Amino acid sequence: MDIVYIRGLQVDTIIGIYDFERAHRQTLVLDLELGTDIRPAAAGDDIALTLNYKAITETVEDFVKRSEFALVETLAQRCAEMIMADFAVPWLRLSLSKPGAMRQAKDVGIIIERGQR
Ligand SMILES: Nc1nc2c(c(=O)[nH]1)N=C([C@H](O)[C@@H](O)CO)CN2
Repeated sequence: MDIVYIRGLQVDTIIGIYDFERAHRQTLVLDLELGTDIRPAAAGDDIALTLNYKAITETVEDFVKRSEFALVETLAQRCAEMIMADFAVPWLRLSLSKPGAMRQAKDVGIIIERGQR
């Protein structure tokens, strides 16, 4: 399986379980690995035959910006479902970081894998 990836996608959104977190946007950072077969696109040199990372970046950015979940788990799961359905992705790994959440830690977050490789 080949992978199209998006790293370090920063999006400001409402996220968190505490009242103070509901009052202002926080920056999240997403890394995505998307399973695909790049050979048809390479053979035809055709963007229509691959996962367009521009289209996926813009769609994910818009989805995350509009969201207002409490947990990073919920946001990650919904993002994964949306990407797999809208872009016919059979497998993905999604890392969702909330860098400002814990002053003791550089970064916290989750990593999920969904689908079949
Ligand atoms: N597993 C999780 N733990 C925590 C989350 C979360 O979304 N998933 N969220 C919080 C708070 O919102 C945090 O970001 C600020 O203290 C705490 N733990």
